Amino acid sequence: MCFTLLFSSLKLDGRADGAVDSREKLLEFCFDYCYWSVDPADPHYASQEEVFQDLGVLVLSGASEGYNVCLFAYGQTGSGKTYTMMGTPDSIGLTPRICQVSKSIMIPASGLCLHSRMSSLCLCSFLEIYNERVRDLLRGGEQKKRASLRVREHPEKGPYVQDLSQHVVTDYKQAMELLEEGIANRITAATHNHDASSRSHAIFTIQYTQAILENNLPSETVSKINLVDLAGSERADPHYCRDRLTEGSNINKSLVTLGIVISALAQNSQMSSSCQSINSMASEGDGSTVGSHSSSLSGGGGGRTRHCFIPYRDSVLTWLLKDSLGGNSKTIMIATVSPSANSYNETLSTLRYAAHARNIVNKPRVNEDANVRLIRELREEIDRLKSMLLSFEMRNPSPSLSDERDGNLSDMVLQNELKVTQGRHRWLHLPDRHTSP
Ligand SMILES: Nc1ncnc2c1ncn2[C@@H]1O[C@H](COP(=O)(O)OP(=O)(O)OP(=O)(O)O)[C@@H](O)[C@H]1O
Repeated sequence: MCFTLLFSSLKLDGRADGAVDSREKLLEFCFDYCYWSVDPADPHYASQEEVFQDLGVLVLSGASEGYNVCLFAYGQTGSGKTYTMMGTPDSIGLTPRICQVSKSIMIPASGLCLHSRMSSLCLCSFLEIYNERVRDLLRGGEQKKRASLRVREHPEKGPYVQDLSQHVVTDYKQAMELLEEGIANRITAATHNHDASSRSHAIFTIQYTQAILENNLPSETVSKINLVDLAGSERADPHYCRDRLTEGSNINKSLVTLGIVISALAQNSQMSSSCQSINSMASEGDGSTVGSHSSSLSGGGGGRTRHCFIPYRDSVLTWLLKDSLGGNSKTIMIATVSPSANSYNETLSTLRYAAHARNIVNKPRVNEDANVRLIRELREEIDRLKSMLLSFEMRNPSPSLSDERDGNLSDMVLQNELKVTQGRHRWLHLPDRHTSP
């Protein structure tokens, strides 16, 4: 997982009622990118464009290759998560920029060349998790907007939200309208640090389906981009009203679970990598083969490696982000921190959180439609059999010798062609080919 540190301009002057923490201690954290966006006059000031050029482009290139990609912002309340993910009208953030550029990078015009055709579909959805309930931010009608949706798990495609509305988007304007509608529906409230604090976790999802027919061989990839703006972590204040305290404890519950999930995943990843290096050292030492290397991995030199249980289901947030956190996704975490001295504890906790996240090793893979892959593989097999048939006929011109072998190969070709036709028929007529599981 990639870890990005972003310093925001918030509360640089400190809070009048808070004691400034002046402890001097050197702590080191590693990160992949670091941005200073405190003062626009500063020569090192990082603009939204600069952040997009690094992170947004990574997101888009991953998705165009057929990978799932997740980008999420974590940090104390008021530290700039929403500013980074959504931005302001004058300074748009990562999500609108990704929508803006995605059209040109990912959806080239149909009809690539004589032997290839391409079509693509882009679907957007926007949800929030508020008090451990999922709400659709793009559903019309007051009643529907308030209804909470169920999270379910598909055996292959993983967790998803049942009945979440998905919207076909063909241009940037439509994507922006959806984004604005969702942001307006999101729950915010005033807290000590921030007048319009997001009280929910918001997930904007773009699902791209790219179908290519090249030399009569089909391929279809489906990639999902999850753009997550988390609610801010904040200590409970007894002066808050009951609703705010309930919100706060639910926000904390999901962020604590997120922390536990991240630590457990990081521990498992580290365990796997140290196991691997011990085994590779052992195999280098005794000159063992690749086969013995892989078997000693699972055996662990006598003792089996025990992986931690990952409590994804302990909160809706971690359940929904299961794949993004430790599975089939390329994931970037942005940690937003304030340089103010009285944010010392929150900053330290955010950095520790992110340092754990950076140790997680995900297993992203290109998401190709299984049916389409089968069609392509069968076609390749047909071509192989046909060329075998041809070379056999050329080597054995006498019809009596080649008849039996010829018949077998021709049967195989016919059977495979039949499978291709059936597969194509199923693929073309699947009703939910472009929707959630
Ligand atoms: N780098 C920045 N440059 C200019 N303004 C910023 C920057 N970062 C944050 N702000 C401003 O600071 C305020 C708080 O930022 P933001 O809403 O992004 O915080 P947040 O981390 O999402 O807070 P919460 O968790 O409470 O929702 C906003 O008015 C935002 O526009």
